Amino acid sequence: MAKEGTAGVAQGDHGIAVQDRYPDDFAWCYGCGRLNPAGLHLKTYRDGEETVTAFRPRPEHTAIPGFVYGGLIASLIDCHGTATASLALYHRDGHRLGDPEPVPRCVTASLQVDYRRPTPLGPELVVRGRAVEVGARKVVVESELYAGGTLCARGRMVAVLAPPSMTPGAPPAPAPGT
Ligand SMILES: CCCCCCCCCCCC(=O)SCCNC(=O)CCNC(=O)[C@H](O)C(C)(C)COP(=O)(O)OP(=O)(O)OC[C@H]1O[C@@H](n2cnc3c(N)ncnc32)[C@H](O)[C@@H]1OP(=O)(O)O
Repeated sequence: MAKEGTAGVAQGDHGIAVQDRYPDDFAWCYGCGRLNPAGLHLKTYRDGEETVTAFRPRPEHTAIPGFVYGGLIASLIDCHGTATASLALYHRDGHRLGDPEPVPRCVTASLQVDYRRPTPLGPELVVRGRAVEVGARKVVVESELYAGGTLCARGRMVAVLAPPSMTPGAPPAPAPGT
């Protein structure tokens, strides 16, 4: 049974976050890397057929006084989206969070954010997402960001399984078109 996290966010899979199960080499992302001491440490949980995360912006995340900087909103949608995509590939391959196999790492190929309303600085922000297309390496994720229950932004992204060339120490990938 899911337990409740911050803002009543249900944490399925025994409270294990997707980001807790990335391999160490892929756990340094500013938005969601658990090993980045200066990062935002976003955590994505399964909640039924969806995923959910919560984050409370700090005063330095101001756009204009009282409202959240849009780049932060994009970061939350971005990192929650890549985690949602990674979880979709993990599930497709027959795994569940808690299995010993690490969760595969997806990176952002494209990201669209629609800012529907100004996002107030103060309440915890909640992002809910879902994989709407799951291919061999490509996953399309849709998501919504809420502040105090009000929809403030929508996201749509294409995430792609990180190629071997992104592993630290790997030889550089050839430039596109070469
Ligand atoms: C130190 C390590 C850190 C790595 C870990 C970093 C984790 C950070 C996570 C947080 C999010 C980020 O900030 S990530 C950082 C920002 N993103 C990046 O730097 C990524 C830069 N781009 C790339 O490296 C590349 O373009 C990739 C990996 C995304 C895709 O290249 P590829 O591996 O050669 O794959 P490719 O064959 O081109 O595409 C695979 C499938 O995705 C589709 N696809 C590809 N790009 C797009 C696109 N822009 N829009 C729509 N669809 C696309 C293709 O049509 C294809 O679909 P189909 O034919 O299969 O249907």
